[in-house]
Amino acid sequence: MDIAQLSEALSQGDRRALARAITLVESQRPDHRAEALELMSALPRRQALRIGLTGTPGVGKSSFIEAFGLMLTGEGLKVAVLAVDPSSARTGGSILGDKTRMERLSRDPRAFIRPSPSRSELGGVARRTREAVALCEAAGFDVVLIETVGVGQSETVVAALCDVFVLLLAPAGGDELQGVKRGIMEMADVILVNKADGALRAQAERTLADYKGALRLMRHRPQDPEGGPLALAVSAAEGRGLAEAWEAIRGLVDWRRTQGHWARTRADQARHWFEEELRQGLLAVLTEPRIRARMEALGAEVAQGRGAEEAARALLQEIAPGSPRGARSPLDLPGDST
Ligand SMILES: Nc1nc2c(ncn2[C@@H]2O[C@H](COP(=O)(O)OP(=O)(O)OP(=O)(O)O)[C@@H](O)[C@H]2O)c(=O)[nH]1
Repeated sequence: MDIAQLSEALSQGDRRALARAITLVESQRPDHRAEALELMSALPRRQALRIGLTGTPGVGKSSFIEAFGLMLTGEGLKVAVLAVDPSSARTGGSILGDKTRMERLSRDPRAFIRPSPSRSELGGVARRTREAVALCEAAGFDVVLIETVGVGQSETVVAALCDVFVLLLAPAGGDELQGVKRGIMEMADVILVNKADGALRAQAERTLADYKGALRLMRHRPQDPEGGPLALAVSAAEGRGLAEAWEAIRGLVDWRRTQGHWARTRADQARHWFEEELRQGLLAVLTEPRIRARMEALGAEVAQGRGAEEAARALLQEIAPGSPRGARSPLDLPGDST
């Protein structure tokens, strides 16, 4: 593959080049990985507004993204939509595989929609999504929407990738807070209660009041202006509240930029992903045949009575010479041989 050509086409905003580039970064083949790295370093550095969106199945994520995305493209903005989901989270593999999802947005020339690859694990999902976001930015998109169904750890991955994290909820019956995990509430920058229309409208407003109450009880985060995370009622079906939601997001972003939170968060995220890559790389070393063979051999010795920690340190010395060998930690038990 001609990487220079691909990079050039992509930076001109060519959507087919973008799709090909994402396919390349999704590939597990070592030669593709090398090309992907080459591509990533050849790209122009551009920044989009990255909006993460989470919500349980059925709250109306696709409807919201379609309506919200069309509103943004209507303002002349270029919008990319990426999905993050380990495929096990859904039946039928690919989350956006269903062609009817976001049908109008997918036909919009200012939009780009990329389904989640079928069969993916969270570790791979994180890197693939991070790179796909960077590719969309390089292709000149103004807004990148990253959608997750919020099962398992996927919302943590999305939160560590985006500038603004939106939690989408549906009107709840009674006074229960929909079993939304506290952790997700704490990650949310903006809470939107969808389906505030027709017979559900009053219920949506009550749900909104409940969440506002819950938010007031939460610890103030430094990255939030006075008053904390915003909560609004919207209707994806009728388009109600979408402009207000966009205004809230933009207001938050402007505030964070002037306060320095924006740059700091991006820098922290970059550091986080660097460390994550390092960790993954070290784990990958353990799967190399030579190292596996040494693990087997040392494992057999440990089974025969050799000290587990001492054997592990010996192997670590081989993998990374200079790693702590004799240094005793205060937790070492007396009699431990190091
Ligand atoms: N009344 C009302 N219904 C809505 C609204 N938005 C979505 N729905 C309905 O809610 C259901 C789920 O909508 P989707 O957009 O498919 O929701 P989703 O969260 O993407 O669902 P999954 O694809 O399963 O994750 C559909 O029947 C929609 O028609 C809304 O604003 N008002």
